[in-house]
Amino acid sequence: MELKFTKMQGLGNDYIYINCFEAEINSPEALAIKLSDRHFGIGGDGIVLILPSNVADAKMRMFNIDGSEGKMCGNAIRCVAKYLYDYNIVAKEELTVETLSGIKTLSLYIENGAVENVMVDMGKAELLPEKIPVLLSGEGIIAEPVTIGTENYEITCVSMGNPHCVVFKDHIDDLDLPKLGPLFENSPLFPDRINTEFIEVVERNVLKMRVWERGSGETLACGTGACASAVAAVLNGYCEKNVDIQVHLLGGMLTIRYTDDTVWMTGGCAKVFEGTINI
Ligand SMILES: N[C@H](CCC[C@H](N)C(=O)O)C(=O)O
Repeated sequence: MELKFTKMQGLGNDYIYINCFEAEINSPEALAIKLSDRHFGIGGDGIVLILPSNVADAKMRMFNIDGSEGKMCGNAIRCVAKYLYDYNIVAKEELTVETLSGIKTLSLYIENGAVENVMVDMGKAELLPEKIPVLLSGEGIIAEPVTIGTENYEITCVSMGNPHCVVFKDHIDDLDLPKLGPLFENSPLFPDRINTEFIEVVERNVLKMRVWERGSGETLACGTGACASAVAAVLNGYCEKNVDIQVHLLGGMLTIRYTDDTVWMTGGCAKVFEGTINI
C-alpha cells in the first residue's frame, strides 16, 4: 500500500505526519517503529496521525520511536496546526485540536500565507504525584532528593498531560544522556516511564534544556518538556509566573508563560518535505 506522508519539525523535533482524513492506519505502533528508523525508514522522532474529530477542528495521535503512544506533544501540535491551515483543511487562524490530554486551542501567526509560529494554550500543569504518576508521596514533588542508578538527584515532577521529571544541574552539555536517560526513563519511581529534562538556569527567566524522551531518547526539543521545565523553574524560584520564560533547546527556543489558569507555549513549526512510501 502506498502511503502519503509529510515530514515536519518543531525546533528539530521531527515527526512523520499522516493525514487520516484520507488514509486509515490500522497498526500505528508498528508503523511508528518502521517509519521512524533513520536508516531503513523515513526517519523521525515518531509519527503523528491527523484525524477528524467530533469535538474539535481535528484530532492528533502521536507515537514515539518505540511505538508507544504519547498523550500530548507540544512541538507536534504546532505542526498539526500548520498542516491543517496550509493544506486548507481548516481555514482558521485560531483552531482546536483534540488530544489524549484534552482539547487544546492554538493561535496561528501567518506569514506569506503559511503558518510560521503558533501559540498554544497547553492547559494546566498537574503537580499531584498520583497524577504524574510518580511513586512518591506529598502534594507535589519539588526538589525531592532521590537516587537514580547510583547517583543522587533533586527532582521536580510535572505533568502536561504526559509525565515529566525535571532536574536542575550546571554544565548540562557535559551530561551523558544515553547513559542517564534510560535510568530515569525506566526507574521504578515512574510506573508509566518518564520524560526527563535536564535544565541549566542561564539567568532569571532564561533556561537551557536537554531532554531524554520516553520512547524516543534524546530529541532536539520537547514542547511539553519545556512547559514542564518552566513550571518547575517557577516552583523552585528560578523563574517567575506570568512572564515570558525563554527555554533554549538544542533545536531552538520556545517561549513559555506559566499563569494560574494555564501554560502558554509559543514556537515555530516547519514542513521539511512530503512524499509517499510503500508499507
Ligand atoms: N516531543 C514531544 C513530547 C513527546 C512525549 C512523548 N515522548 C511521551 O510522553 O511519551 C513534545 O514536543 O511535547
